[in-house]
Amino acid sequence: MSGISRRKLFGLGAAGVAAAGAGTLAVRSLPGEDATTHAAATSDAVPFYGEHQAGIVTPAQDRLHFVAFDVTTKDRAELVDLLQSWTAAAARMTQGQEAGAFGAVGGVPEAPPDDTGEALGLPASGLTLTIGFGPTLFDERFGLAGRKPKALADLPKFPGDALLPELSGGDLCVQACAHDPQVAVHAIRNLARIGFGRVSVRYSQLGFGRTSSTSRAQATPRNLMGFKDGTANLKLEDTAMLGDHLWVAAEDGADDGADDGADWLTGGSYLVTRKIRMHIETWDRTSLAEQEAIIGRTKGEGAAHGSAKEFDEPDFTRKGPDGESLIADVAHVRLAHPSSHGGVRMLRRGYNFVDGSDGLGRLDAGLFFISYQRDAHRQFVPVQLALARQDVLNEYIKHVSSGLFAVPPGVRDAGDYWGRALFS
Ligand SMILES: C=CC1=C(C)c2cc3[nH]c(cc4nc(cc5[nH]c(cc1n2)c(C)c5CCC(=O)O)C(CCC(=O)O)=C4C)c(C)c3C=C
Ligand SMILES: [Fe+2]
Repeated sequence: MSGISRRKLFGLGAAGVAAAGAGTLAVRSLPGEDATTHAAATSDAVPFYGEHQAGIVTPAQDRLHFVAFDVTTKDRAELVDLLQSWTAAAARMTQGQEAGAFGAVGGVPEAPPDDTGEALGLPASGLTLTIGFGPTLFDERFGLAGRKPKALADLPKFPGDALLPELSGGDLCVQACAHDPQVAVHAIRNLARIGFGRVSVRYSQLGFGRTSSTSRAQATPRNLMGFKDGTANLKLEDTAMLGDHLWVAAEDGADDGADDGADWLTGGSYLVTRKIRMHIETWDRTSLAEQEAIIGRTKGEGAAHGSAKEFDEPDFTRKGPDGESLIADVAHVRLAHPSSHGGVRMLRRGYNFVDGSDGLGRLDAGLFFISYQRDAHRQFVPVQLALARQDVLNEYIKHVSSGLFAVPPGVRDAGDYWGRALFS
């Protein structure tokens, strides 16, 4: 820990810290349900069609398979055809069906099957498939440069970033979330199979143990540092705030710089991914008091220092008997809190990962951070800048991958496809 941050943190004082002390197989959508309606049982299907894509405010499922693709074709018509084929397969797979009409064993023996088969017999498992378009998709290849939203400008480089280019960026991404890892992997594998010759996988990431709750009906899960993560998240029940902070709004023609010709994104959002490696072994040798001071919340209850319960609003003005703030100036929750950034919020939807070990006796583990917001440059960037500059947590983490994607609105019906408004 650096001198300055340790001083600020330990200004908190130990006394201050202590004082703070069975569903069915393939369930089809019912009338009135859309992609913002949610599965009741973990085996059920989440509706695919709707105003917004599923997989954003959908209560976070247990498992993730995230993939970024490079588009290898230079032909716009081939790209559109791919998006149409992917949409049809996604509509089927999210409802617990095989990727294609013939399936793993129903086609002619001479041809490769139109489903790979490893999800045969498995229910829909809450599968959602959410697509995003990266900044590089809007280069000269597909005639999309004039339709690139201003807010899809590259993220800045943050202090301490150790990004690996081969694990960052991508023309397209698909986030697959499900309660069964085999179902999530099957979905991404089949999209990659369908895309053969038109896209290639740039990188992919498996995740387990969601690190955020996105609904008040969900208990707050824990990240690999052992802390409840997602307490102060935006939740699907916060309908008014979702309009303010999550969904891209229709252009209103006002001369306020907000309209940028990207009307195709109305009802969509922006997705940020950051693969954050944790130095878990160092964290595990850190005292409980120091861990709690770094986060600004207790490890057991998840309450902000000075508060009793997890969902009590943090009081950043409270001081301990030593006159120091109970929540340190450099505590993670103070630096990330909306009150430190003019009220901006984001919807976090990340997952734990363990990619084996690193050959040096350490776990290759951490957080695959995912956030959705209306404008990443106004929401994610200021928060991450503050964290990158001051967060004491930085001594235990390293950002190794980054992505920014425009997430189009939902697919309305079987005649629609992912990104139609962008290409028409
Ligand atoms: C730039 C955005 C954020 C990154 C990157 C980030 C990394 C990160 N966070 C934790 C653990 C916790 N974060 C918590 C709260 C929290 N974090 C962010 C943003 C980023 N975190 C926000 C906006 C908030 C909410 C702040 C608030 O409104 O109070 C918490 C506390 C519980 C909670 O509210 O979720 C924990 C714990 C880790 C370990 C991590 C990188 C590995
Ligand atoms: Fe955080």
